[in-house]
Amino acid sequence: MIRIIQTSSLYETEPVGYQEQGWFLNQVVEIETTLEPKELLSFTQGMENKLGRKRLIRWGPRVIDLDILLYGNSVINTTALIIPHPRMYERQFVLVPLAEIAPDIIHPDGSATREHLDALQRGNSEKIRLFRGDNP
Ligand SMILES: Nc1ncnc2c1ncn2[C@@H]1O[C@H](COP(=O)(O)OP(=O)(O)OP(=O)(O)O)[C@@H](O)[C@H]1O
Ligand SMILES: Nc1nc2c(c(=O)[nH]1)N=C(CO)CN2
Repeated sequence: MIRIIQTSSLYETEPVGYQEQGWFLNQVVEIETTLEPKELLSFTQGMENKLGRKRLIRWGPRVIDLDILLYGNSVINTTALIIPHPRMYERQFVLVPLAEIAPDIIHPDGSATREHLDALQRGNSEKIRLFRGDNP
């Protein structure tokens, strides 16, 4: 069972890592699930494959990318799955939408989302803006 609890707005975000591509649309979703972390990863990977995701360039353009950011307060460090997501604290395209739906949740390191975002924004100027669709 996977049930959607909250969805953030969509954000248009400047590509991070590989610049020669268009901007991304990013969103963070809170779900409730009976799936174990590994089962959830199999599910999200199945969805990516179904939607035609092809891995061509690392950090390059893709149809869809579903990452598991957090799983409750769990810390997981296996080869297939690392939680919290290993790069989430460096990415405004993750922390801005996460802060919209869950500013006060405490992460496994003891800090709140808002604190992580403040720390990141002190040094990072990745461009990100609310996506308003085709009809501004
Ligand atoms: N928390 C996680 N969520 C999703 N995948 C993860 C996670 N931790 C480890 N992985 C592993 O990362 C592998 C590569 O994922 P993927 O190809 O989507 O990387 P990417 O999206 O290009 O880059 P990034 O991981 O920086 O977002 C997956 O096969 C998966 O096993
Ligand atoms: N703006 C943006 N840049 C990225 C993104 C992403 O989701 N948004 N994902 C990446 C690999 O996961 C690499 N770079």
